[in-house]
Amino acid sequence: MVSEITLEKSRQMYEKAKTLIPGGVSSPVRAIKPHPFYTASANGSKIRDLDGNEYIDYCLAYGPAVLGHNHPVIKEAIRQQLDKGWLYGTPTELEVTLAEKVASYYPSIDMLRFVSTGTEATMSALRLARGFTRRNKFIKIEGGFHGAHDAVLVKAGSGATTLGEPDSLGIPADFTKHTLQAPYNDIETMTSLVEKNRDDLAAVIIEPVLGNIGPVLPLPGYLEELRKLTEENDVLLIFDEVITGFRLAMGGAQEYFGVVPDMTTLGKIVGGGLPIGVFGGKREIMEMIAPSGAVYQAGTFSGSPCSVAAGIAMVDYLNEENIHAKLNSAGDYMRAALSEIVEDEGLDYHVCGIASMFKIFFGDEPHNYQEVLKCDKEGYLAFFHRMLASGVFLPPSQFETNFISAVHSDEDIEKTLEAYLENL
Ligand SMILES: Cc1ncc(COP(=O)(O)O)c(C=O)c1O
Ligand SMILES: N[C@H](C=O)CCC(=O)O
Repeated sequence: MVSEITLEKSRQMYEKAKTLIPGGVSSPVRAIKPHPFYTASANGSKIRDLDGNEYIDYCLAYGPAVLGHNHPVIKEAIRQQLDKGWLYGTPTELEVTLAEKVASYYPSIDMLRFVSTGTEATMSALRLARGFTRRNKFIKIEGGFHGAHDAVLVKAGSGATTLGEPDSLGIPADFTKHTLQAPYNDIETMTSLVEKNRDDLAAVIIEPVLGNIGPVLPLPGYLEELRKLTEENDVLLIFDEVITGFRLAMGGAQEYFGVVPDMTTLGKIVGGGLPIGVFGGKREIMEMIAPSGAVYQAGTFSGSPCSVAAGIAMVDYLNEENIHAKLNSAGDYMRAALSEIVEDEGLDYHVCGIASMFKIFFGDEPHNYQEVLKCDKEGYLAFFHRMLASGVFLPPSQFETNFISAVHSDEDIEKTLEAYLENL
C-alpha cells in the first residue's frame, strides 16, 4: 500500500487539458477535484497513472471491464479483427453472430439493433416506443440515468447528480415536457401516474437496479408489480440494462429477477470494452425501425466490427468460464466483509449492492433518489482521496457504483479491505 503519492504529472496534464477540453475531461464524472489522475495504462485489476502510481481498480471504466483491463481473450479477438479491417459501412456476419447470442440470453429480445453507445440505445428505444405506440409521454425514475440525450436529462443520476445539476441547461422545456418522473420503489405513485397519463403514455424506462445513484436495489415485488401495471395499461416497459446486462447474469437483471420487459437496452460489457449500444425487444416493435418501418435510426459506426468481435469474445468467455459464479461470490464476500468493518467501527453507513456491484453509502440505506441525496457526499469524496492514496481507485462519486472484475485476486480484495479499515 502506498501512503504518500505524487500526482505531479497528472496535475500538469490537467493544467494543459483544461485549456483544451472543458474541465480537462471527456466525461464529467471523471473530473475529480482538485484534478483527476491521467491514466497511462491498465492491466488486469490495476490501473496506472502518468506518475507511475498503481491502483486496484473498482471503477472499471464504469462497468465494461468485467474481465479487468487488457484481457488476453478480448485483445486477441480485436487483434484478429484489426487484420481484417475495422470499419466497412456494410453489414457483417459478426453482427448476426452477436445478435443471435444476445437474443439467446435475453428471451425478451426477438430482434435487436447495434448502435455505438448506451445513450444512442436509450434514445432509439424511446423513439421506437413512441413510434410504435403513437404516444408521446414516457416515465423515467428519479435519479435514473439513461445517457446524455435531451429527453432523459431530467433528475438524471450519475455525473449530473454529482455536479448537483440533474437537469441540464440547453434543453428547451418543450423537449422534456413529455418526460414524467416517478420515485423508485414506489408502486403507488407509479400507478397513479400511469393511470392518469395512459392515453398518451408510450413507455416506462427503468434501470432495474439503480446503478447511477447506487446501487439501489428494487424492493421485493417492485419490478414484478411494475411489469403487471404496464401490461394492464398497455404501456411498454423498457429495461435499461446498460449496466446490469451481462453483469448480474448472462441474461442481466431480467434473468436475475425473472421479470420480462418489452424492450431492453444494453451497452458497456456487450462490446467487450469497445464502444457499443444495443436496443432490442419484441419482433412487432423492432420491425418498425427503418428500413422495415417508419421509425428512423442510423449510425456510421453502428455494428463497428471491432466492438462486435470483442463483444462476441466477451459473451462467449463469460458463458464458457461461468464467470458470474466467481463474480457474484466475490461480491458477496466483499459486501459481507465491508458490513463487518462498518459495524465494528460503529459507523452509520450502509453497505449495499448485488452480484458484483457494491458500495458503502455514507448514510442510511436508500431506496430512492431523495434518500440517496441525504448521503454525506463530501465525506465520501474525502474518503475517496484517502483510498486513492492507499492504492485503491473507487469511482470518484458517492453516486457511482463500484464493480468487481473476474481478475480481482483474493490478495487485491484483502488489500482493499485493509484500506477500507484504515481510511473509513
Ligand atoms: C443505465 C445507463 N444507461 C445508459 C447509459 C449511457 O451509456 P453511454 O455512456 O455508453 O452512452 C449509461 C452510462 O453512461 C448507463 O449507466
Ligand atoms: N455513470 C456513468 C455510466 O454508467 C458513467 C459514465 C460517464 O458518464 O462517463
